Amino acid sequence: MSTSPAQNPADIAREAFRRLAVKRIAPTPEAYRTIYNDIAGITGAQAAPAEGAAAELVLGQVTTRLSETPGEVGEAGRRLQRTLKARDWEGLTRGMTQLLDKQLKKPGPFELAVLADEPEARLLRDLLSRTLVFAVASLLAGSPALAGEAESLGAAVKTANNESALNEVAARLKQLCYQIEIRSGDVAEQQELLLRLFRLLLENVSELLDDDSWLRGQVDAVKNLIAGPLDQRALEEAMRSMKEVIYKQGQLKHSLSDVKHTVRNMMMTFIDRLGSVAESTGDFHEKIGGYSEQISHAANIDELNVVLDNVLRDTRAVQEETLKSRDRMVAARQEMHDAETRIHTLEEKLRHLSDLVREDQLTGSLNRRGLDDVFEREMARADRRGTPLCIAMLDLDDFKRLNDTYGHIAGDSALKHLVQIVKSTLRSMDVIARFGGEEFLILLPETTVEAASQTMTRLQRDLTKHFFLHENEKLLITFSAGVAMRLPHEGQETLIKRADSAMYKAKKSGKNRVVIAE
Ligand SMILES: Nc1nc2c(ncn2[C@@H]2O[C@H](COP(=O)(O)OP(=O)(O)OP(=O)(O)O)[C@@H](O)[C@H]2O)c(=O)[nH]1
Repeated sequence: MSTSPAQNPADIAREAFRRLAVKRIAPTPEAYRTIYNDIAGITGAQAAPAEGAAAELVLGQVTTRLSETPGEVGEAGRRLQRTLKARDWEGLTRGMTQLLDKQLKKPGPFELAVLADEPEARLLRDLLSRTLVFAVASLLAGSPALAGEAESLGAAVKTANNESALNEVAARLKQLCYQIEIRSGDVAEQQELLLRLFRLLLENVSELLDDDSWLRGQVDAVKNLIAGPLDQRALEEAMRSMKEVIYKQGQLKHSLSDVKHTVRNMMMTFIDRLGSVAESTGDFHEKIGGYSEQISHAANIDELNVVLDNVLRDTRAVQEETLKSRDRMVAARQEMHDAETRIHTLEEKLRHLSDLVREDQLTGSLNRRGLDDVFEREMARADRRGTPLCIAMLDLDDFKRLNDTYGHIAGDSALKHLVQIVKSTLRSMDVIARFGGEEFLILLPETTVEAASQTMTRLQRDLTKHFFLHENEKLLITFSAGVAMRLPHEGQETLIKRADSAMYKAKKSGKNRVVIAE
């Protein structure tokens, strides 16, 4: 400490007492005066003879101040006050030494704060209490016992302002943490088991499908989704795709049972008809055999006439039966034809259904319907979380020329190639949808417009690196893009319009570039 004479007398007095205590000197007025003068830089000549009394006065002020302090220090101050009154200098020395010893142990700032019930301590306790009552308890909603303990601990923390109460809270907190650790292990294990079960189910569904079934693609997509790191988005996506699979399977089962029914009916009818033809021709053969016998034994023309009449009648009957059978056969063929047409219509319907689902059959990107779903979901998420949402409108450059030069099939493959590169370059949360013929729309959630623009430029670079191969010829495909960030509460239509005009500007200004929408 500085001993400058300009120091405040109260500070000098406090320092004098500290030194008396540290050096364990009895705080007699003489000793106090010597040290006081020493600190204040007062030489012998300057020291006033009445300073003994002044020192006592200062001692009185200090002990009074101490006695007014709350807690332990206040109590010690009151004891010192009494000792001073009794002019028990030794007692005063002991008391002050003890007090200083205790204070000089220098407890940590938190301990000090807790003991003195400082605002910082209250704030910390309040924060811990809120964390336990609001955050931890609500995270433990699935375990009412643990949630209850978190709430009760939260309340206990608020009132724990001495060491033993804090120790008790600490022990309970440790126990709670341990229980939470065990529980989260259980939850993770349960999740893993459920996922395994889901994978098994998917394997099973795959086994039942033909190799060329369009359902196989859907099932594979779900498998891929749950193979990666799981997040809410991936699970939602998997659920949606599974729903489609279930819906389509239902349709397929229905049409298949219809077809089976028709074919069974036709087989039955056919066998019936065959049976009756065989029956009537069999009878006829037998009868003809009998008539030839009668003819060989006929005695006169009259007898022959009777036999001939019978032959004619029976032949007519067989002829009629044959004609009827022919009619029935024609009807059966018509039924067969109708069934075929029905199967055809059902197949058409199924194709239409797959058009209605969210995937574009050629490229495997989403179709317009799928895009609408994702748009709705991402806009709601962006509003809820206050995160930016960007879109990019892509249009392949000079695609007509590619089609005209290399053919439509090459054009189709180029579209598939683009989607493949987009899917491998962008994050799993980004979504690509086919917007029109060679136009695609990419949704970039939680992305600023600068980042979205950079992403599109990176995609353009990647597209030049991974060129498109057509019959071993490397073809360079490029695109122009317009990027737009959704304004607060902006609708899908206007957002797309802005991205589209930006893309148009990119085309106008030379193609193979990215323009940010106004
Ligand atoms: N192969 C194939 N071509 C398609 C498909 N959908 C649209 N197209 C063709 O894409 C071409 C688009 O031509 P334009 O609109 O003139 O555009 P562009 O030739 O790319 O010219 P810019 O956009 O100005 O660079 C047309 O020839 C369409 O027939 C598709 O599914 N497959």
